[in-house]
Amino acid sequence: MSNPVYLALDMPNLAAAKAMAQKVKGHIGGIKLGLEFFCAHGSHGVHEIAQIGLPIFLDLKLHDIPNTVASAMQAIHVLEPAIVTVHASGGRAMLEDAKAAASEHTKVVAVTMLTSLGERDLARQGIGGTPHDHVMRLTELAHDSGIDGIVCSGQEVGAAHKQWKDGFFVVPGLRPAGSAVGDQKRVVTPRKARDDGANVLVIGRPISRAEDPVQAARDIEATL
Ligand SMILES: O=c1ccn([C@@H]2O[C@H](COP(=O)(O)O)[C@@H](O)[C@H]2O)c(=O)[nH]1
Repeated sequence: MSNPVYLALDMPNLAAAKAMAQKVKGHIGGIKLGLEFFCAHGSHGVHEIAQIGLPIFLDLKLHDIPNTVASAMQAIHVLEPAIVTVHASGGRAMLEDAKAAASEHTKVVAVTMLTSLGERDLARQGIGGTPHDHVMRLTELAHDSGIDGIVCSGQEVGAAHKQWKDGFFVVPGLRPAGSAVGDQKRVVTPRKARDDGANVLVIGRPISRAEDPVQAARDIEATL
């Protein structure tokens, strides 16, 4: 089985990001580039990181009207990402059009509820129920729209997997036992997420901010 860990390269310096990816590349399965990286380095930065030879996950979390999201999807064909994110709350038409516009080699996955949010945050947004309820509602929407899968926390991935057997599940908010949680609220260990059905484990700071990132990546790999 290939390594499910995608390293989140959340750093503004391109040379530092490239050096980090080079260092740990033997212990990860892919690289996740998000807003911080894309706003700073754009397509050029993505091409630079792609030279390392690992699959690229573009975590752009697109969220706009269907026509705009579809146009953005077309614009990133040239970057050949393995995975791209959109927000499930953009609605069914947006999800359908995002999938239709994506390259056939790209998996389109919908962010259900950010792992940095908890039940009180939902209530403040006027959304009733638990994170579990909310993630399940958006999982159904994502499934019905014909996209490839969802992003959810490891606390919901088991239930989401039962609801959508052949879905593709991306799980961030992962913390090896004893590591700092930071701004994440719904966390589990990488092993638990994998056991519950995650296809991709997104891990950033527990590797990139570790004293020894290679050892941290190795330690996580050993738990899987
Ligand atoms: O719900 C979500 C969606 C995306 N992310 C992204 O994953 C990484 C997590 O980084 P850590 O340092 O391991 O916390 C980060 O790039 C987020 O943008 C998420 O955390 N939660």
